[in-house]
Amino acid sequence: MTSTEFTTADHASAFVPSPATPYQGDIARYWNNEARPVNLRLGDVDGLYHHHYGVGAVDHAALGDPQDSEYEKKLIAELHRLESAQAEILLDHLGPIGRDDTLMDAGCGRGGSMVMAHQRFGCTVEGVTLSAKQADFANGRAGELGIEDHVRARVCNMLDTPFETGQMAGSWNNESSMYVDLHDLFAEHSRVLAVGGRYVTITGCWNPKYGQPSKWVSQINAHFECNIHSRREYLRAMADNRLVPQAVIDLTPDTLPYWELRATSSLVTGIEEAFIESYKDGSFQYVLIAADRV
Ligand SMILES: C[S@@+](CC[C@H](N)C(=O)[O-])C[C@H]1O[C@@H](n2cnc3c(N)ncnc32)[C@H](O)[C@@H]1O
Ligand SMILES: CC(C)=CCC/C(C)=C/COP(=O)(O)OP(=O)(O)O
Ligand SMILES: [Mg+2]
Repeated sequence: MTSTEFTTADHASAFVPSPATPYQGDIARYWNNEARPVNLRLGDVDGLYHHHYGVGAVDHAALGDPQDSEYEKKLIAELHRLESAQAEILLDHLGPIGRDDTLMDAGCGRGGSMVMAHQRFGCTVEGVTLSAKQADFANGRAGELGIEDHVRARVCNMLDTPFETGQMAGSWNNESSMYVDLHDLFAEHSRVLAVGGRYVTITGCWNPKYGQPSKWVSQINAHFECNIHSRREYLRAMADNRLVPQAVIDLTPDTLPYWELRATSSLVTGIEEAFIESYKDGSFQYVLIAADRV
């Protein structure tokens, strides 16, 4: 399996809506141009392409001896395993989802989480991304897997989706909520979710206990052209939009091993220090929030 640029007759970029703001145009361009080896080489391991980070303990036995000629390959497989484990944890918090249900992936990237959700629940998954290239890629993978009737990505603003009110049994943001206003975001999730539906996010947020965004948080914002919110903002914006948290889990200790391992790999991008230092000084947290639409 290798990463391919997909061209399909029915591809998502056939109709690309104008970005709602100049910022969204910049973000669309950013993800259309993104081709970092740390994402493509990890995705090539099993065809699940993620743009999020990993959680869980490193399996040092599986990695073996760093002097071994196969070590780098094993390191890439291990980082990928931890990223897929992160998506499994997100899906665990969606609750019972049936084959006839539909889920929304807000900011779906290349679609790895969507494929995993369909494989787990047998349900339909609708993804939205600002990037035509990502949507084409995700739809190409769904086609290769023969699940294109259940997994679909489209170029669309997650703050203004074409889905019907109450259509979704569940929805999520996997590391994509730092690109939007949280009140606008949760208003749209609240609209598309059925009453009793479940919303889940895994995100990085700055910690109000630190005071203000630290220099490391500012560095992460500049690196990705995003705007990391505080933990307090998430909870306030959910409360204002009929989303009642059922679980708030601090995944910071669980994501540090991923970063420390990644920092030793040949695929480093230069942002590793900012994540490691901000998680360690307490200014930044990696959290999962699961909320019920009431
Ligand atoms: C870091 S990637 C995460 C991708 C995916 N959730 C994953 O876990 O692999 C951020 C994603 O958010 C999307 N995004 C950012 N702002 C958006 C918006 N306003 N509407 C739709 N997608 C958006 C980007 O296009 C990109 O796909
Ligand atoms: C937790 C936070 C603040 C995330 C910011 C959003 C983001 C860019 C996530 C990872 O994308 P990626 O997988 O494309 O990044 P990388 O190339 O660093 O692996
Ligand atoms: Mg990545």
